[in-house]
Amino acid sequence: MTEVGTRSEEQPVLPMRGVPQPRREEVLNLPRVHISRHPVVAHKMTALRDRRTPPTEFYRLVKEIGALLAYEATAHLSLESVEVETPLQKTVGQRLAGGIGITPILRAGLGLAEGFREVIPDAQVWHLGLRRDERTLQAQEYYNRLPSTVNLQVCYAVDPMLATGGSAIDAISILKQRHIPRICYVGIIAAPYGLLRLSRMHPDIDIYIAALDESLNDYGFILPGLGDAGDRQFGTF
Ligand SMILES: O=P(O)(O)OC[C@H]1O[C@H](OP(=O)(O)OP(=O)(O)O)[C@H](O)[C@@H]1O
Ligand SMILES: O=c1cc[nH]c(=O)[nH]1
Ligand SMILES: [Mg+2]
Repeated sequence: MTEVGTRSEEQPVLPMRGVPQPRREEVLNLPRVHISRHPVVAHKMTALRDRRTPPTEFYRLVKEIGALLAYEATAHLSLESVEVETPLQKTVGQRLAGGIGITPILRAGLGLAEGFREVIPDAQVWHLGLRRDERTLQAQEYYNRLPSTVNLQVCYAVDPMLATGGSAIDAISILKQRHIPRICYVGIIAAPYGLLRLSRMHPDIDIYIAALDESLNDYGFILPGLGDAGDRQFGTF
């Protein structure tokens, strides 16, 4: 009989072994998927991927890429006219019509959310904690501070890594229960497998990413990827 904690129980599981995955070229032109073409994003991505980049710099890069992606993802926000008085005369200006929400998927989404807040400082932040079980790759909800009253034109769910897509799919489903008019997902790196799943499960959302990588390894990590985005931001290796 095998006892709890003996070696056979600690055998590594390989949840993605043998699972068919789409090739990168097959998901390059999915509707409503926006892959950044910004050279500054591409430049920062290289430093982010580098295994020698320490947590403080990694976190700073996630924030900076978050701000650049926020600039791209907010390009189509609705505006309304508003009167403004300059020191010289009255004129008509514009302001964002309705509130903006940011949902960082904890933990790794926190750096991205900070980057978004540099661009939209008065956005509401709705924290959502999801943890991916390493053996099953299923996301488990452990924290939810979504307000019950909603007055937003859009909410951005932000998380650097879209691997199997399980966490993103669940996060969007949870946000949809709040009846927000528009929901977007913003990530840094996506695997073709997770991108296709998210896009099929939630075809009504826009997806913004900085890079589309090659595949998932047997453990469900993105290749070439950057490793564990949560651990690399917060130094918990
Ligand atoms: O697409 P999926 O297969 O669901 O994997 C992606 C999820 O895994 C990571 O979070 P993790 O569970 O490691 O939590 P952390 O942010 O606390 O490190 C990542 O930040 C995503 O939330
Ligand atoms: O490659 C991956 C996959 C999931 N979560 C990460 O942080 N990195
Ligand atoms: Mg993690």
